[in-house]
This record gives sequence, C-alpha cells and structure tokens, in this order.
Amino acid sequence: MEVNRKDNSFLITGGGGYFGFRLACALLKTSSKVVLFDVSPPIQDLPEGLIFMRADIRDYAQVEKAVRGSHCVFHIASYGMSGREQLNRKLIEEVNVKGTENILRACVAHSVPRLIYTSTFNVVFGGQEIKNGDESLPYLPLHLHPDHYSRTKSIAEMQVLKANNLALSNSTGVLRTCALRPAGIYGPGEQRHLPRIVSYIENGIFRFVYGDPDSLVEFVHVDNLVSAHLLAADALTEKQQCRAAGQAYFISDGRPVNNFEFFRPLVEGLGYSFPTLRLPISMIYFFAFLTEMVHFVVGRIYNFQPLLTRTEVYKTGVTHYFSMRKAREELGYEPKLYDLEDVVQWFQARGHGKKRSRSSIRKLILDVFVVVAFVAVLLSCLPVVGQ
Ligand SMILES: NC(=O)c1ccc[n+]([C@@H]2O[C@H](COP(=O)([O-])OP(=O)(O)OC[C@H]3O[C@@H](n4cnc5c(N)ncnc54)[C@H](O)[C@@H]3O)[C@@H](O)[C@H]2O)c1
Repeated sequence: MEVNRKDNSFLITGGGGYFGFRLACALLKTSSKVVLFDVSPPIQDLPEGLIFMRADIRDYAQVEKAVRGSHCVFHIASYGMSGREQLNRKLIEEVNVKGTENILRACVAHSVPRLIYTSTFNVVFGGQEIKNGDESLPYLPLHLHPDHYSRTKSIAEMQVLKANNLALSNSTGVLRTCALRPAGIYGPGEQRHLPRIVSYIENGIFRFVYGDPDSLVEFVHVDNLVSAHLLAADALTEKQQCRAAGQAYFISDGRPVNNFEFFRPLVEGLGYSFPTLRLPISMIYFFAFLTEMVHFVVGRIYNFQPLLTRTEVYKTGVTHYFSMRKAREELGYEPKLYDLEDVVQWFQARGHGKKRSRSSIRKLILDVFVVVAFVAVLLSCLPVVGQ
C-alpha cells in the first residue's frame, strides 16, 4: 500500500486501547506526530515518538487542547462494549455520544479536515439474521437495540456522518468524515474478549456451545483493521477525491465462520477439549436476561462480571455477516489471511495452557454448579402451575 502520511499529525482518541495503540504504532512509521488521547495509558511500553495524553473526551476543554494542530483524527474511544461495562448506561452515553459531539465540535473549531470514526456492526444488527448485508441496510431503529452501547455507537456514527462537509472555522475548508464498522476484533494481546474467553476455558465454564451450528459471524484481525483505517484516512484526502467522505464501511476478514468454531484453535491450542454439548440459544438468552436483572438489582453493591449479556449471546449465536465489496472498491481494502496461531502463542508465552488436571473435588464442585444453574434456568422457564 503506497500512502504518503509524511508531515501529518494524527490524534487517536482511545489510543491507549488495544486497537488504537496498534494503529498508532503503524502510523508512527510515516507520520510527523501521533498523539494518543485516553483516560488510561496503553499497557505496552510507549515506543519513542508516540505521545500519550491522559485526558477525557467528555471534557471539551481537554478535547480542544488535544485536537489543536492535528491534521486528522481517528475517533476510537468508546465505553460499554462488553461485560459489566455494558450495563453502565450513564457513562456509556456520556463517552459515546457527548464525547463524539466534543470531538466533532473541536475539529470544526480548530480546522481539522479529516475524521475517521470506529463504529461497529451493531449499528444495523440487533439480533436479526443478516446474510451478506451491505451498507444500504438501514440503521437498526434505536429503540430496538437491547444494549445502550450499540444504541449510542449508532447515534455517534450518525452524528459523525452528518458532520461531513461542515465548514471549518476561519474558512479553511470543510470537515470530511467517514465511519468504519468492524466485526469482533482479535489478535495477539487483545484485552477485551480473549482473556475473558481464556478464563472461561481455564475455569471449566466453557462446557457447552449454543445456537445453530450453521450460524455464521465475522471477526477482523487487528492488522486488517489498521490497514482499513489507514486507507480510509487516505480516501478522505483531495488527492483521493475525498471518495470516502460521508460514507460508512463494514470491515472484517471477509471470512464468515461459526463463532465457536472460530475459537476452536484457541481452545485446543491451549490443550483443552472442545465442548460437545450444544444448548438452544433461547435458553442462553434467557439466562443472560436473568443475569442482567440480577446485576441491575445488586450491581451497585457488587458489580460482578456477568457470564454473558443478551447482546453477547446474539452477537455470538445469530448469523450476521456483511459484504466487503464497498470497502474493497472504494478504499482498496484487501484483508490478509490470519489465524489464531499468534493468539495461542501469546497466551502460552504468558503461562496459559493446560498443565495438569484440576483436583477432582474442584472439578466435582464445578460440575454440580453448572448442573444446578441449568436446572434453575429450566425450572424458571416452566409455566407456574395453577396460574
Ligand atoms: N473490540 C471489538 O471487538 C470491537 C468490535 C467492533 C467495534 N469496536 C470498536 O472499536 C474501537 C476500539 O475497540 P478496542 O477493542 O480497541 O477497545 P478498547 O476498550 O481497548 O479501547 C477503547 C479505549 O477508549 C478509552 N476511553 C474510554 N472512555 C474514554 C474517555 N472518556 N476518554 C478518553 N478515552 C476513553 C479506553 O480507556 C480504551 O483505551 C471502539 O470504538 C469499539 O467500539 C470494537
């Protein structure tokens, strides 16, 4: 890919996170300045040349300070994607919606000509089957999102695309914006989904799969997503006729796969056996619903990590995959072929992997716990006699 990013200064909101940091490292090779804007620093050491700014996108003064002097903003910061975070509605709204408003306002005020927003598949997907969908699909109506993260990402994406062509201050031109909608991100060092999955595998909780074995979902390797973002930034320039301006693009590896089969190499690579028990998705969805209810009641006192949320159940068990055609044709996006080998190695290098069999007493307690949990869910599904 021949792209000239010399003499360009980039700001990456959420640059301390998994994807933002990886993008920053790629940009560093050819940019004059790369600033990571985040409430938390990256867990990796900061390579020379990267600037980390601890700041909050909810605070306009901090956003303004960071945006000043940038040529391009990658707006990646978000909150509430998975686990218990998904249940904190107030913070989700403040970060995803108010934060995005602040970024757009600051870009206009400080004449930043390009903004790329990292969105999500969820802006169109709410649990309904989608096969080879494309960007002509309408947004899922906001009230149909079962989780606030997806709803607010959708609102933020609409704000970003609406801001395309806004006049910049001091008559310096117009703002060009676009949105990339990634599938589930994976790669070595990913912190959001993979450690949780590995902990379920290691703690013996990953005993079953669910849903139709033919259901298909998608993933995107972090480096494919990096390449899509670099291409999108370029496609917002005059040199590339601003052809991505005002556009949204689905981004994945372009290889639909059953969610559980995708993780088989990780399970087996770490020395565990892949579960043979398959449960109906409706039962797991109901279990997730009950867990969310319990979290709603006790979450303020004990903010436990739910095993699964409803959104996570349909994201993993209901078919939804998209065509890469628009991204290929307009951005020149060509996903490379990756597998989970480097992920397995990453975990092994940190001491993960089956070493010896668990003590039989612990195993027995876990088995009893799993059986009791299912019986409880089954019983609660039955109609109450006499009503
Ligand atoms: N991880 C996935 O599977 C996935 C799938 C689809 C879309 N996305 C989107 O991709 C982007 C990156 O995902 P990721 O997995 O790298 O997430 P991540 O959680 O690693 O990164 C998000 C970053 O945003 C930062 N952040 C949160 N609130 C902030 C605030 N108020 N001010 C400044 N920074 C703040 C966090 O500290 C974090 O470092 C997100 O926008 C996410 O919505 C992720």
